[in-house]
Amino acid sequence: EPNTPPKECLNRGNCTLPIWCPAHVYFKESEKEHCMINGVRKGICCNTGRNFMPRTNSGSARHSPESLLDSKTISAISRQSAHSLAELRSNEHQLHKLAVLPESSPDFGLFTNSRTYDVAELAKVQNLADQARRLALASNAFKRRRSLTDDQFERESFDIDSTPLSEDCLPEPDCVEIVGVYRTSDGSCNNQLHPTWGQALTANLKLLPPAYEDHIFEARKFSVTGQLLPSARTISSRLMKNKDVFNSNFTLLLAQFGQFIGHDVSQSVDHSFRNSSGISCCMDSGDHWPERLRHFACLPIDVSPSDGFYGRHFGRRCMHFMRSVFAPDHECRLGYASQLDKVTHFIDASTVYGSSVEQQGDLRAFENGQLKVFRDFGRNLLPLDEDSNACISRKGGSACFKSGTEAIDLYDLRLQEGPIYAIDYDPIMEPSVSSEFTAGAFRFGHSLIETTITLLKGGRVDQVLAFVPETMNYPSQMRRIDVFDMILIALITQPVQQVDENFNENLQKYVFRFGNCFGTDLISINIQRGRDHGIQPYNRYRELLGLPKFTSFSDFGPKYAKTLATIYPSVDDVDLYVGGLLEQKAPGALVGRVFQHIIADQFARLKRGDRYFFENHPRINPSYFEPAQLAEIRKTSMARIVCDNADGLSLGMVQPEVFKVPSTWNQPIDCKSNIIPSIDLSKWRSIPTYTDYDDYDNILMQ
Ligand code: HEM
Ligand SMILES: [Ca+2]
Repeated sequence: EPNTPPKECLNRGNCTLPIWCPAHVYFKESEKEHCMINGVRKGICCNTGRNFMPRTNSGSARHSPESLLDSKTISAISRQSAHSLAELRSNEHQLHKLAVLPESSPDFGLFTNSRTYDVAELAKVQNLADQARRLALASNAFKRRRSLTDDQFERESFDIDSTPLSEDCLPEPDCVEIVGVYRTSDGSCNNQLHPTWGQALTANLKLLPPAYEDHIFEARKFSVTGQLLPSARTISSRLMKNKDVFNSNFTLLLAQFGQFIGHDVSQSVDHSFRNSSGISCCMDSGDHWPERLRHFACLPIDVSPSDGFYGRHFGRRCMHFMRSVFAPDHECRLGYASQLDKVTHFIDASTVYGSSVEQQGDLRAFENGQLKVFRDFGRNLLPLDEDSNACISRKGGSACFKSGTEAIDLYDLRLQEGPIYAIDYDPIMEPSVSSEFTAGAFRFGHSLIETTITLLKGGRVDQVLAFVPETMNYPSQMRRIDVFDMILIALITQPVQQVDENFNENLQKYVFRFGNCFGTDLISINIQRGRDHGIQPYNRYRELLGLPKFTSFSDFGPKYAKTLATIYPSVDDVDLYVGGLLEQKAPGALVGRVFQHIIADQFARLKRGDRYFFENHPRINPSYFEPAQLAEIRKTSMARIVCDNADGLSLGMVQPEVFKVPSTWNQPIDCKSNIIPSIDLSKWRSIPTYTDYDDYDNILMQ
C-alpha cells in the first residue's frame, strides 16, 4: 500500500473489519475511510447499515411504519397478510391429496434430513413459519403501498413494535425466571440485552442484505443481464467433476468434525404439510407440476433434456427442492425474510443433548448427570430410537440411535499458552449463524469427501464402504463390534480431498438413493439452497471483504474461465458456493479468501458473542472454570478424545495431531502414553466459590 491508513477513524464510526460493515458496499470509493486494526489489518470506518457490528448505529435510519402510513392502512396490511397466508394454506390443503412425497423416493430421504420429528417441535416450527411468512407478506404490501425503493427497504428498518403487526414478532424469553448459572437448553438468555440471540428456532443472520428477486423473499431467478440464471443442476453437471484429488495434509476426521460442528450450530427445516408429511415438488413422472399445482414453498431445479444423467438416462426434467422455512425477525421489524435455525446457534453440543428441555429430558438418565445409554456387547452406545424412520434422518446428528452417534465431546483443541481467561466477550456481537456460512461457505466440506472409506484389520483391508450410500444413515454398522475402531482408524489416517470443483460421484448422483436407480445431487441442492436463502453472488462478497471485484471470468483462472462463460451470463451472477469452491486458495488454507472470511466471521461470532464461552472470565461467564480446571481442559486434545472413545480392539495408537495425517513429525504413539495428556477430573472435586472478583483476580495473579 502506498500510504498506510491512519490508526483510528478520524471522521466517523469505528474501525472494523470490512465483513462487519456491510454498509460500506454502498459507499463510493471516495467516501470510504480506511483505518488500521491493531496496527496490522486494514479496516474500514463504519457507522451505518443493518446486521453489522460497529459500536454506533447512528447512521441507520429507523422508522416506525406509522410515520409512513396511517394506522388504518397498517391494520389493513395486517389483515391482508393474514388473509393471503390463509389462502396459501387452503391451496396447500388441496395439494395434500396430490403431492405427498412417496416414502420410497430419494426426495423423501432429503426431506427427512431436514424435517423435524418431534410433534411438539413441529407445531412450534410451523407457528413460527406462519408468523414469519405473514410478516414477509406484510413487508411486501407495505413496500408497495409506500412505494419504497428496493434500496430503502434493504438499508432502512421499520419497527412494528407498537402496531397490530407485532403479534407476529418473536416473543421475548423470560430470563428472570431462569437461574442463569448454566447455558439454557435452547440457548435463550445468553445475551442479556438480546435474549433471543443464538436461541434455537430463530433466524439466521445475513452478512449482506439478501439477493431476493423481490427484495423480500422470492429466490433469485434472473441474471444481472436480465436473462434467466442457469439452473443449479446445469452448473453442477457442467462444472463439477468426479476426479480424485487428494490433500495429503489433513485426515477425514477434519471433515467429520466439521460436519459435527456444522450441525451443532445450524439445521434448517424444509416446509412440510401440517401433518408432517413431505411435499412433492416434482411429479412422479419427473416433470414439473403445472404452476397452479406447485406448492408455494417449492423451488424445484430445472433439469435439461440433455443432462447426461438425470435427463438422458431417466427422463427427468425436475429435481425436487423444498425451501427452508422462515423465522420472525429478532427485532420486530418489517423487512426481508430470514431462515429458521432449528438448533441453538452456539457451539454447545446441542448435537448430543438437543436444543430444548424436552429433548434433553429424553436423553438424560437423571442419574449422576449421565446420558441414557444402550449397552451393546459391553459397550455404551446411544439409546436406540423407537422411530425406525429416524434411520434416514439427521435428527441430532445421525440416526436410529437417539441424538448423535458421534462419541466425541466438545473440547477446545488448542494446546496454547495465553492469558488464563478470554477477555474478548462482546455483548453487541450477534452470535447467530449466517446464511452465507451454513448455506454456502461451510458446505466446502462436501468437496472433502472421497468415494470410499477403507476399513483395515490387522493391516489388511476388511471392508471398503462407499460413504454414500453405505455409511450414511446406516448406523447399524456400528453394532458390529470391531467396526467402530476401524472407522476411527480410517478417519485419522485417510486423507481428505482438495476443496475444488471435484466431488465424489455419489454426492452428485446417488444421495438418498436407497433402493432407487438415482438419488439427488447435493451440489445442485447446495447452489439452490444459496438462492433459497437469498445469498448474494460471489462477487458481492469480494466487495464486502474489500477485495477487488472480479471483472471477467478469467479472474477465476484459465482452468475455469471458458466453462463459466458458457454457463453464466455475467461474472456478477456466479453463485457464492460456486465462486468459493473455484477461488484460489489462501496461503496455507483449504479454501480461498471469501470462504475463509465467512467461516472466520462465524467462528468469531460464536466465540465472542457467547457469554458462556468456556474461557470467559467469571465476571462474564457465570459457569466459569477455575484456573486449575481450565488448565486441565487445555491439556486435552482430539487425539486423547479418539483414544478414550475407542473400544481398544484395534485402535491402540494415534498420532498426536489427528486432524493431520501421520508423518515423521506426527508419528503414532501409544494411547497409554502421557505424551497425549489426559484430563485430571479431580480438579472438579472441590469447587471453591468466590463472591468477590477482586479476590479472585488476586489469586490469579499469585
Ligand atoms: C458424506 C458426507 C456428507 C453428506 C452425504 C452430506 C449431506 C448433506 C445434506 C443432504 C445436507 C442438506 C442439504 C440441503 O437440503 O440444503 C447437508 C447440509 C449441510 N452440510 Fe453436509 N454432508 C456431508 C458432509 C459434510 C461435511 C464434511 C460438512 C462440513 C465440513 C458438511 C456441512 C454441511 C452444512 C453446514 C450443511 C447445512 C446444514 C443446515 O444448516 O441445515 N457436510 N449435508
Ligand atoms: Ca448448538
